[in-house]
Parts: sequence; C-alpha cells; structure tokens
Amino acid sequence: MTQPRVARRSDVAVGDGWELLARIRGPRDLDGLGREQLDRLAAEIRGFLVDAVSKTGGHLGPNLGVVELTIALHRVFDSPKDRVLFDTGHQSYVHKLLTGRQDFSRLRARGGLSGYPSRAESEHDVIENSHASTVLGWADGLAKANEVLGKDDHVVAVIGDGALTGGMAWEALNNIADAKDRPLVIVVNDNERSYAPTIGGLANHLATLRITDGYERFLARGKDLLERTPVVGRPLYETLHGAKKGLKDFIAPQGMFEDLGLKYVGPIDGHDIEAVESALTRAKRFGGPVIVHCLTEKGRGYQHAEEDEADRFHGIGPIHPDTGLPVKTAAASWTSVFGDEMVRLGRERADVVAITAAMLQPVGLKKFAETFPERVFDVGIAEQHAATSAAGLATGGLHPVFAVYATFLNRAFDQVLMDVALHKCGVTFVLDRAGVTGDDGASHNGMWDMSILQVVPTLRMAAPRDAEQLRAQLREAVEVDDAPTVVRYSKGVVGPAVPAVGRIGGMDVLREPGTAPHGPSGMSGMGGTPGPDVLLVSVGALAPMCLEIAGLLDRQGISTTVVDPRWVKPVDEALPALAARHRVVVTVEDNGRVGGVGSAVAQALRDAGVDLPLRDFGIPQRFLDHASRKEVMAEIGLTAPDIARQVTGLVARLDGRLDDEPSRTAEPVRD
Ligand SMILES: Cc1ncc(C[n+]2csc(CCOP(=O)(O)OP(=O)(O)O)c2C)c(N)n1
Ligand SMILES: CC(=O)[C@@H](O)[C@H](O)COP(=O)(O)O
Ligand SMILES: [Mg+2]
Repeated sequence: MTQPRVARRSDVAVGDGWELLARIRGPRDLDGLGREQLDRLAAEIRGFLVDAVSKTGGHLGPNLGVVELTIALHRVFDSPKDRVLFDTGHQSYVHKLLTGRQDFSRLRARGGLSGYPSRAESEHDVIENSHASTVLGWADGLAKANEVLGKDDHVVAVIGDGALTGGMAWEALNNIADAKDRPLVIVVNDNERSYAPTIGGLANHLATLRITDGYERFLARGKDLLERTPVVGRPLYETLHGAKKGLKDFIAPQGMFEDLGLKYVGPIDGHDIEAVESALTRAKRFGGPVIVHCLTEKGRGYQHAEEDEADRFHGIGPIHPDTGLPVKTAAASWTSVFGDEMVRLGRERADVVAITAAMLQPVGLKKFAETFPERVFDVGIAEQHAATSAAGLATGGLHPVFAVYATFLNRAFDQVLMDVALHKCGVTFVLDRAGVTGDDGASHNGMWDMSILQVVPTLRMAAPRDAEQLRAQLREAVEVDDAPTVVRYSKGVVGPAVPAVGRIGGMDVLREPGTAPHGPSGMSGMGGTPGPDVLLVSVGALAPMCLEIAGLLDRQGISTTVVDPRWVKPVDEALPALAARHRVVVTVEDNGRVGGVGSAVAQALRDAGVDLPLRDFGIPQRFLDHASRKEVMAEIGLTAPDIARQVTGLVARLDGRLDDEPSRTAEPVRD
C-alpha cells in the first residue's frame, strides 16, 4: 500500500516539530515565504492537522481540503482589517493556525479552542454560528457597512459547495449581484461534497464549470508573466484571455453566476497556492462582487480520508493516525436504533419515505436508502425546503419522515407551522442530537426544539427514554396522517432500557412513590390525605437521571412518583389529576427551560385549577460554551445531586423547615 501522502512529524521536521508553522504567529508572517516554503508550510499544516485531530477528533477532512486556500487568503487579504469569513466554520482550523492559535491539544474541549471561529479567541474571527449557508448574508451586511462608512476594507467569504445549496445563500446572492460596485469576494470551496457528494442542479452546474479546469491555470500563468514582464506579458495575457473566453464559451456557456451579473473567476486549482493567490489578487482589485471558484479535495493529503467513500473524514472522533480507524468503536446509538426501525417501517409501509438535508449517514438513513433508494430524498443543506417539500409529499399521499439534527430544524420553524401544520399534513420530524451536545459549541446544542415547537397547533411531540420507546413512538408518529409529529432524542449512545411499572393516561409510571416515610406533614395537595410528596415528570433520555433523583430524595424522607409522559406535547390529560395527588411537581428536560415542557405542564396545571408548587429543571436561557456534554450538564445543574438538592430545599420550605427564599444552598443531599 502506498504511503499516506501527508507530511508527518517524522517526515518533515528539521529541528523540533513543525519548523515553518511554528514561525507563523500571524498572517503577516506568511508574506516573506517563497513558493517552496509555502508548499512546505502546507505539508507541515497537513501533518499537524492529522497529528492533532486524530487525537481530539474534529473536522479533519474539510480542513485538509482548505490548507492552500487559507494560506493564499491570508497572504492576499489583511485580516483582521479585511474580514475573512467562513461558512459553517468547521473548516477554520487552518485559519486558526495562521492567526496565532496553534495549541490544538484541547480542540473542542472545555477551555480549549472551539471547533469553529470564536470572537473570544481572536479578532480574526467573525461568524461563530455553525449553521450552514449564512456567510454570504454576513458578507453582504459587512460590505454594505463598509460602503456606508466609506471604508476600503475588503470582505472575503468562503462558502462550500454544500453550503451553497442552502436557501439563505441565494437570498444573499440576489442582493450581492444587485450591487455591481460594492466590492465583495466570494470564494466557492468546491470539493464536490457536503458529507456525501453534494446534490442538485447547482452541484451539476459547478461540475460543468469544473470541466474548464485547464484554462484558468493557463490564464493564471499568463497573468503572472504580465506582472513580471509588462512588455511581453500584456499581449500574451490578452491572447490568453481571449483564448480563455473562447475556450470557456465553447466548453461551458456563460455560467449561472455571470448570468446573475457576478464576475466569475475560475475554476482554480484550490491546492495551487500561486494560482489561488493570483485569482484572489484579481478579485480583490475588481471593485465589485466576484466569485472565485476553487476546486479542492476534502481530506486531501491523508490517504485514509482521500479513500473514504463515506464522507472523506468530514467529522471524526479520535482515530489511529496510521490506520485511520476509530480509537473507540461506537456502541448502539439513538441514531442506529432509528435507522434500523426505519428500514422495518419501510418494509411495512410503502407510503413511508425519508428526507435528509445533506446528512443521510449522520442521521441514520443510510440503510433505508440502500433498501429503498427511490424513497429517500437528499435535498441538500436546505431544511426549510425539506419541511415544505414534506408537506407536498404528504399531500401527495405519502408519509415523509424528515430526519434532521434538532438545532437545524430551528430555521424551518415557519415551514413546520405554516406549510405542514396549517395544512394538516402527516409529516414526522425526527430530531437527532436533541438536548446538550456539547463539543460542537453553542449553535449545535439541540436546546430549542421543545420550546419553539410548543406553539405549533396540532403538532405532537414525543421524547423517547430508551430504544424500545424510540421504536414505539416512531411507529405511533407515522400513524398520524393529519398533523406534524416530532420524535426527538439525544446524541450518541442510547441509554439503558427503563421499564415502566404502570401507566396513567398516556404516561408511563417509572417509579411508584418510595416506601420512605413521608415528609413531616406528608399531606397531599388535595383532600389532606397522605400522598407522595413529589411528582417528577421525566422527559426523554433523562429518565435514568430522574430515577436517581428519586432515590436521593428517598434518603431525605421525600417520596417521589416518577412518570415519563412519552408524548410531551400536548400535555397528557391525566397529568393534572395525578399532580393533584402530590405536594410538588418537578419537571426535568434536556431542553431550554423557557417555553419548554416544564412551562407547558405549569400551564396545564393552571388551566386545570391545580395550584401546586412546580420546579422546572432544564437548560438555562443562554448560549453554552463548548465542553463535553457531561461537563455542560454539570455546569448548568442538570445532574441528579443538583436537582435533588433543590427539590429537598423546596419540600423543606413547604414543611416550614426552611424559611428563606428558594435558594440553591438548600440542605445538602447525602450522595
Ligand atoms: C443548517 C445546517 N444544516 C446542516 C449542517 C451540518 N453540516 C455541517 S458541515 C455540512 C456539509 C458542508 O458542506 P460544504 O459547505 O460543502 O463544506 P465542506 O465540508 O465540503 O468544506 C453539513 C451538512 C449545518 N452545519 N448547518
Ligand atoms: C459542522 C456540522 O454541523 C457537523 O459536521 C456537526 O459537527 C456534526 O455533528 P456530529 O458530530 O454530532 O454528527
Ligand atoms: Mg463541500
């Protein structure tokens, strides 16, 4: 087997470590490097990325694909005066390395570098949002600001071919193309892939532009000649330019971008620093909006990524660098349980079809696609279109299941509300990565879905607590053919089976009140007869933690009933009456507190005239810094000891044993 085409520490280092890279403390340190040094730097960066990201995990493939591109960007533009923007931001590791951040030892870990641009880290970073297709909007705004303020700073936006399939990108392009004299450089980083090969007419169009690959390099050489020998170069350049025009018009008729009124430069070999610099330099001088179409290879320079047909090592966990194999083999995940059940459902129901927004494998639909290739639709990174086309599919007689990460459904809220729900369409939304995800940072946590979807009339929402419930609730969801249904679950390994010990209404009772003696009064909320102290409403995957909370409360002499509502929207009709038999209601959810399940339960109790103290535990209304899920949950107090401590204090106050205001320093719970 041929050796990996990547510079490794052993292959490259003269002196210790990455000699050239170590000398780059900021973009201006790139200026004095010659061609050979630049190529060597690119090799060192690749070696560094493989070395570092194989240890921490992260977006290895995308970053290996933008090494030369990013070097050229920072040589041509003067960040941070010029704004260098990245769409999605997962491909900004090289940008970080060149802007003074070379400690990747804690990449995506608490206190370490974010996996995305971060304003807290550097003045060179602008967009922290990891949701795709936003960069052109940002760039349009910044370019307009420069124009209004009379600033001559440049704005350059890097957008992937995948992100270019997102609707926001085209809303921005429509504006950008309308301002012929407003400078803006758009770099299309075209590696032909999102995770899998990018789909759609745009991808096909980019492909036609790619076939004219040769002429741009041909032209770039002529341009450089002009730079060096004005006398000879100019006629040569004109000849080349004419040849390019003719060749291009012959091979690839006027491109879509030029039809829009955008200057188009390309396609450029995105791994040829000199060619990219030449194109960017031309684009920088153009004085209006320019598209620079760069051809790159995701995973370039690392053989295991280059040969990976799945997703070119788009996002990996820790791997063995020499083999490319994962350090840990994944146990059964929520995603895999969903994927397997979808195949079974697909066999039983010919009307069930699946939709993905460019994430077929990450959301678990690969097996479904292999089994029913004609019943799965990859719409590109286009969640809004996915939701509305699902309304069309449902109206056409099918039952679509749109599988998507919870946080990415945020942008399709209006389509869920006004296309799916308003038209009574039976569409099932399966939200993976719901709740705290952690290491992908603030914009990746699935912490808003159970709040924003609360306001959608007729929508029903389920939160399975284990694999069996996921299978059951998915089946219940696809049975609903006149309203949207949602099934949401966490990232990663599926939790242990949590059996029910009874059922009340549609709710599973997970734990009858403990045998521990009731609190001093032990009085229930109604009628004065002794009843359990706490009704604990456990949402989704937090069931094991809720059972742990009940156990800790037992030790405090506090008896607790634990129920899993299964369908959290609408609130189960039997819940108020059940609550009325307790003294306190506690809800625990892996979702934002504001507008979440706790709020809905509180409203249901009020509406039913059940006046009981209620404490809702969830994610506080703030953006969460990157860290592991466990670290984030501890930081926000979503742990069994924390919650048990709070509930103990609440019950103690009810018993008059604590008269101070509710505080978090109630009696410690003996762990
Ligand atoms: C709104 C949204 N949907 C889905 C994703 C998940 N996602 C992250 S990167 C990616 C593929 C991006 O492809 P491209 O823009 O071509 O960048 P590349 O990885 O190829 O450099 C996707 C789908 C996202 N970040 N945002
Ligand atoms: C950048 C992006 O949005 C995805 O690549 C995301 O990082 C994947 O997340 P998971 O690792 O949870 O699949
Ligand atoms: Mg791509």
